[in-house]
Amino acid sequence: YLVPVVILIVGPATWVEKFPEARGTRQSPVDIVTSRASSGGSAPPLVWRYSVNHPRSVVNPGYCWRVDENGYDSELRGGPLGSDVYKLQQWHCHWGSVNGEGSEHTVDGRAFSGELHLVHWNTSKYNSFTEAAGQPDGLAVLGVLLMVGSKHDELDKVVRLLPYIQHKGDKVTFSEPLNPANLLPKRIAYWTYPGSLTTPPCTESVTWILFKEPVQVSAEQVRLNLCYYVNGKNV
Ligand SMILES: NS(=O)(=O)c1cc(F)cc(F)c1
Ligand SMILES: [Zn+2]
Repeated sequence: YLVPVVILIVGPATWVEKFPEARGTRQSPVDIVTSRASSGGSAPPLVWRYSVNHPRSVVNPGYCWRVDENGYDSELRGGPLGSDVYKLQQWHCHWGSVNGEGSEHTVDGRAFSGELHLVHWNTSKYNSFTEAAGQPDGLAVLGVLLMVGSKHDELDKVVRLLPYIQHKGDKVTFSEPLNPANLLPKRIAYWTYPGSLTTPPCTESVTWILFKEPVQVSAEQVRLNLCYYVNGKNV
């Protein structure tokens, strides 16, 4: 008596069918093998400036949450970005279904509880985020590894709004001053590599800049994200 086995493959294994880019040569995320990282040499310093007092929207895109900058001014330049200036478009997070396994990048095989992505696009060369997202030098994403520790006050300005965007497509706008620079670690040492969007369409248009130092968030902040994420209310 053969039990019919249905193997439902949803996720990276099927992305290749719909998104040919996922078969590419510079796919993200990756495991950072620290012993194989070369030193930065004479790269110029990475410089950023964000506006603080403007209305932002927290959106439930169907996975985790996303904060849209609504076109307000900002700048990211230097480091591996050559002479181009990039602008913050949105920032979002990735949390796992189990604490401690939520990050996308791993470091020497180790995963972290979550990972914050600040997504910037190249305003020196392109006229819109959408256009830049299709170009090999179009996007620059700052990656921040999250670990459980003390409460993160700046991030809490978003976490406390999650109960109001429980379903996919929900959006809430807030004007409380918030400085995205406060989401970054104190030490700004980073790894960088040419990669891709980590979710479909997996376009190979991202210069990844992953900070070495994790940022601490409280267990309650992880739980709020997990319950928000795991209850499936947002998918
Ligand atoms: N997770 S990620 O930062 O690579 C990313 C950014 C983006 F703007 C769109 C995506 F689909 C994925
Ligand atoms: Zn991301």
